[in-house]
Amino acid sequence: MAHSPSVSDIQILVLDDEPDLRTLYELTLLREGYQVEAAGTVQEAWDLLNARRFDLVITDMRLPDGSGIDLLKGVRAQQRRERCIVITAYGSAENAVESLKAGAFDYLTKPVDLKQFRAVVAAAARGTQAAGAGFSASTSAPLSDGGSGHGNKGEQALARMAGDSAAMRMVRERIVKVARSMAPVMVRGESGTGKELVANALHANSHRKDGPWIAVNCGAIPENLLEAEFFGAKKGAYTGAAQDREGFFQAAHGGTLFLDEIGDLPLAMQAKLLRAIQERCVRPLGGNQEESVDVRIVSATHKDLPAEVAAGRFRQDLYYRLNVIDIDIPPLRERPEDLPALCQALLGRIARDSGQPERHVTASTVARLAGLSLQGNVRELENILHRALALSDGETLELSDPTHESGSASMPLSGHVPLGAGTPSSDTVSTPRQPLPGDLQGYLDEKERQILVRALRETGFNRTLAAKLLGLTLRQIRYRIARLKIDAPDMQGDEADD
Ligand SMILES: Nc1ncnc2c1ncn2[C@@H]1O[C@H](COP(=O)(O)OP(=O)(O)OP(=O)(O)O)[C@@H](O)[C@H]1O
Repeated sequence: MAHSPSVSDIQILVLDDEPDLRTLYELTLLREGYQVEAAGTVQEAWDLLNARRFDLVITDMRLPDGSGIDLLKGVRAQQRRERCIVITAYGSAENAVESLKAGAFDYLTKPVDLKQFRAVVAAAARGTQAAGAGFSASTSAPLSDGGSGHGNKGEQALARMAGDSAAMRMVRERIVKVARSMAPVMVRGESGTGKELVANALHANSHRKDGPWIAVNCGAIPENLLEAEFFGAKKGAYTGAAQDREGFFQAAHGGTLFLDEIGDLPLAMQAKLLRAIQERCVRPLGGNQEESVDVRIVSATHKDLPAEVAAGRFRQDLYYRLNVIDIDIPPLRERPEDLPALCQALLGRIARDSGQPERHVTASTVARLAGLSLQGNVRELENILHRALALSDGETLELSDPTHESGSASMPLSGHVPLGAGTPSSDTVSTPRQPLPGDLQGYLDEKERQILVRALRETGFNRTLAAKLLGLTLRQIRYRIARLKIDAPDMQGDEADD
């Protein structure tokens, strides 16, 4: 599906000290139609680079007079336009990660698979062509400002992230620094800390900002649909596939694919995802042709992935692929100084969305909020404010002491107005004085939420047990938890899958 580039203008420099390998790479590239020069030492490579410009440099890691990383750093330091692909020894994941951090477009592991080699080179070449002449093909971090082409979208996305704590300032700086790299980013943080906002700001500050932004909650897709959802499906590939449909990868072509809750992907799907990322192509379910795709992957998780790797639940090779650059968002309780700005931003948003006048938070309200544990982080804060706004009138927003459970794990603070006045919380619907719900779906969602929260509480937030109690499978309950955006303290019972 990707347009095939006209390759004859692409100039590639190959650097390897082993003559056989050098020749193999050279021939492979010449056969594809590229223009190729080869060098056997770092010095020879610099002689060629100083004499002219290339589009791509493909370099071995270990060379007689230096390392591929040094060459890469030199190219970046001089702000040259060449994109670099580094070839690393088998098993040296650190080198691979280091090269991506230093600004490599991608890496290949020895023994080099020629199919993969061609795919990575094609992807790198595509990028240089799309960017056109004069494009500084910097896949590296340095970014002074957005430049004329990176103005508003990026800044707006950053501005959506309220909070001026040192931690949030660092998060914003890091986003700007790494946004323009091609390197995969993993955003880590507890549920509700704003991982999706961060991922979206990365997209909005990248060269891909005008391309698609596709956000996927990996934990919410039924396992039997994962492959079709990710890679697409041809008509008739499965019951109900009445026509060809594209997957997330195709939909994100030229843009960013955000894989939320990546730690929830089953192992079988992890293997397929790794292959798609490495080979930069996908095969739709029921199809017999591969489609090349150009996506930047940003993933997120609230899980401790190294521990998942150690426990054999997450593939180490995929972890290294995804976790080249990380951004950590601290939980809200560690940055209480963000509360005033967050409250104001969230209240403004809620008021705008619901067409209500904007309210102001008082210092005492902020102090009371700061006293809550806010396990569900910003999302929990948002829920509390939402509810308080719905239940109070007047210009300021006051929260009263929590007197009883609000019925949501995300809302420990219920306010003093009876719950039935805002959101049906019990069987109030059958009471004659209560109006029928004006929004049946919202009402049912609230009911479902209450039942799920109760089951989760009664099982110590063990999803497997809660699912059993309710006659659901683990996947079903996870789907419902994600759909209703229920936040809860670290949930367990997630190890088994069905
Ligand atoms: N710094 C912030 N400023 C304003 N709103 C925020 C901020 N952080 C989070 N939010 C809001 O809080 C809610 C939760 O954020 P988001 O969905 O990005 O969290 P998350 O970490 O991806 O959650 P999960 O792990 O549950 O998917 C969203 O409505 C988001 O807009």
